[in-house]
Amino acid sequence: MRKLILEDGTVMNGNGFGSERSVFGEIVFQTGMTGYQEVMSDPSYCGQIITFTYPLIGNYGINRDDFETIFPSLFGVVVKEHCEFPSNFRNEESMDEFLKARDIPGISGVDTRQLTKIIRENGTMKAMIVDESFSTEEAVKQMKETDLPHNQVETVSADKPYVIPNRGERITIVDYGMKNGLLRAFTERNCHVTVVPYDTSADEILRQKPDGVFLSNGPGNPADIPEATETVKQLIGRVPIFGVCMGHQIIARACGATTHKLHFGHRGVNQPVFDKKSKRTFMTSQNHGYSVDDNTIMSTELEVTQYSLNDQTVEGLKHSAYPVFSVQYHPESTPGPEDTGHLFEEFLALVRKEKGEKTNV
Ligand SMILES: NC(=O)CC[C@H](N)C(=O)O
Repeated sequence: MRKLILEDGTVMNGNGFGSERSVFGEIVFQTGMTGYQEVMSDPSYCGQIITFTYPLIGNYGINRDDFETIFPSLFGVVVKEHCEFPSNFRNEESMDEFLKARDIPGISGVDTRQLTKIIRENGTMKAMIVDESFSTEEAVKQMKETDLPHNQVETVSADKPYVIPNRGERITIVDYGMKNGLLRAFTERNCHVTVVPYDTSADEILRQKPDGVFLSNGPGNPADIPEATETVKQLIGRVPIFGVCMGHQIIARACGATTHKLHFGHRGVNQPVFDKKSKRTFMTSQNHGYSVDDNTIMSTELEVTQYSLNDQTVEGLKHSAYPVFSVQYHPESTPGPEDTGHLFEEFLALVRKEKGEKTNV
């Protein structure tokens, strides 16, 4: 038997699976009914313990194709029930085997519905998965005294630049903790992709003569990587830029807006987003705990293009003078609906237009 202890003193008992390690992280909830493999391997969850709200997780197993990164960086998993005997033609191993191999602890048999209600009311908070014998008072004391990690981007960003050659547009991706799905979105459109670490300078990025720069997703607080904001500040107006999730937050900060932490974040695959121009609603895949402050956009050169229909927070931004735009969600849709994949086409059209204008001069 193991137990999940929250910072507010809540204790929930369950059975351990995956690694037998104790763990300390930030507890969040994810509402997707499917896509657990992509979620568990998304580097944006680095430092977090994920509660899956769907009651049965793992029924189609873990396959070799759907990883968003090879080495997952989430800290723990909480489920009502995990499937021990998955069934699917692509199944390679069970969730238990996968989590054991990657040394990530899980706890099952938890009333995830009640737990989600607690997180919704009290907000995301620190939590521990420990053995039953571990003192609750001691765990709460330790959690109160210990800060959550602040170096997640550094942990998951590429160490060195690398190139995936092709004949199409030259796109440089700044890697804050990129998901493979994003890489796929560019390679399947024949782009020549250069991936650079999060702290690469603007001069170095421009030396590669990119046709466009893409700013990836990534874990943690955008305020923890001021160097990335500085770089983007210098890139705006010199090259077309598209940012998603962390990239979106960094563009906002680079233009003078601020970001704040949401009470419990958006994590799921059916998050409705309203597009102001087309007056259409898109279903989107999301995973974020921070958000751009709407009231700080007015004093920048940005405009809000899209917002969340759940809580009216900013979901899309566009620069009024330069080819720069961003969304808070995941248009590569792994996992999730494919409503917004066209944004990659829009970015590449913008890139081609800029290139055309430049070569015509
Ligand atoms: N998926 C992301 O890139 C998330 C961005 C940021 N880490 C947040 O939680 O808001």
